[in-house]
Amino acid sequence: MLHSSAISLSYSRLRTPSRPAAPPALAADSLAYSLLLAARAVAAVLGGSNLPDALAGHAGEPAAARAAAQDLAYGALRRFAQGDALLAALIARPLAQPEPRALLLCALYRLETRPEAAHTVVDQAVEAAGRLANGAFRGLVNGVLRNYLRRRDELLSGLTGDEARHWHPAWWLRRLRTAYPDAWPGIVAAGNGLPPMALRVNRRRCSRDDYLAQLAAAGIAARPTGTDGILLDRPQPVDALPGFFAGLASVQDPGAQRAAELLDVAAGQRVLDACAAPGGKAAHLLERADVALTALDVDARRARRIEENLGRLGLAATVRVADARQVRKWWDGVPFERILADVPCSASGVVRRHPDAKWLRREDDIAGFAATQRQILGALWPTLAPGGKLLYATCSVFPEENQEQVAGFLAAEARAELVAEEQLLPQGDHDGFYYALLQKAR
Ligand SMILES: C[S@@+](CC[C@H](N)C(=O)[O-])C[C@H]1O[C@@H](n2cnc3c(N)ncnc32)[C@H](O)[C@@H]1O
Repeated sequence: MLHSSAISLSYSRLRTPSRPAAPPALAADSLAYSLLLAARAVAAVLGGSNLPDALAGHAGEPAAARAAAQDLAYGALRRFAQGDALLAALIARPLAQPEPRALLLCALYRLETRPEAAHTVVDQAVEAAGRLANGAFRGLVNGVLRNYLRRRDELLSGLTGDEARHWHPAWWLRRLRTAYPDAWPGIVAAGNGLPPMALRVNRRRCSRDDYLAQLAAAGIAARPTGTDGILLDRPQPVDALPGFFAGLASVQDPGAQRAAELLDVAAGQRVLDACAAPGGKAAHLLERADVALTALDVDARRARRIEENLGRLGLAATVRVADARQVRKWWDGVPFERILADVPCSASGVVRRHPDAKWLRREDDIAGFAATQRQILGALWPTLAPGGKLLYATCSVFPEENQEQVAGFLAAEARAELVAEEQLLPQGDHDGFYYALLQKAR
């Protein structure tokens, strides 16, 4: 049993006996510095923040340190339950202090992905620990990581709990097994993997073939996917992408690109994107046809990103900050011919891009999301023109937010017909999305 083999590390025993009162500053290009940044971000997530917000605090840091910290924080959170189980086995008393705990989680992740540099990783983690709590955890960090290296195989093979083995919460795994008795291992494996980087070419500015040629000229290997998409062999910083700031392409998962493909917008239509921020799908709709688009989002800060993204791409929409459910506050009474309802959801289809979501959600959040989704769908339906189409979309794989939601709506709404339905499960090339295209009888 993993826990019975715990080595009792008393942290007072391991505390470094004498430390300089004011340790010299860490070099910004050191692993210790990135570990420290990552630990602070992971600790913030363990305290309830989402990871992008936690990492946004690093805006003033050098780009290389930010990138390294991001990789460490994402990696540590992807396998959080495994790291936590290892710490439970390695430390007799649970470590209550969030930053040292997060530092250990980040260091364990780095040890797994850079085993050849194990001793450097341990030394750098100890250096980083010197900047936390007046260095009180240096000895503990040193002892835990060295013990881990000594006992790695035994510890890893002793991980028997579902969460530690599959890197997902137990309730989440239960739901996946129930909904997908055969496919759940693939969903879990995809969720634990690294996401590919995919682009959407702005067809108003450049053809996909032209853009593929520009990528090839820049030495970036890529292949086409879907109607407007490109998959890169290896992720790139956006400033390495030809013409990115001139609006030639956007970063968007191929699964997300299905939305504009399914909604089949045509020039002249009045179109609503009711949950639009940061504007990825709205931009795709506008790239495909000259529509009059209203883009709503309830979150003012996120709504500003719609304007930024459309501006970069040379596109325009009427952007409004409003709750889609409060129709009287934002609707002028003229029906829409197309509506995209890309509703807030559990994000259970995109955990490889948002590994923090797995640990921030609670099981009863799913019923909460389902209730909000039901309200948004019900509120939007009267704004759809007869003969018009509404695309209900989530980035979830839980049926309660998808098929069950739409089945309930169809049962209650006699004028709604389901004309297309897709459940994309996350896999190599794309994330997990659900789409239901509903048409209103004339
Ligand atoms: C899945 S995201 C949308 C992603 C976006 N369609 C895209 O492709 O870039 C869901 C969005 O719904 C917004 N939202 C949540 N509740 C809302 C509501 N009641 N009314 C309008 N927007 C809402 C959130 O702020 C969030 O930006």
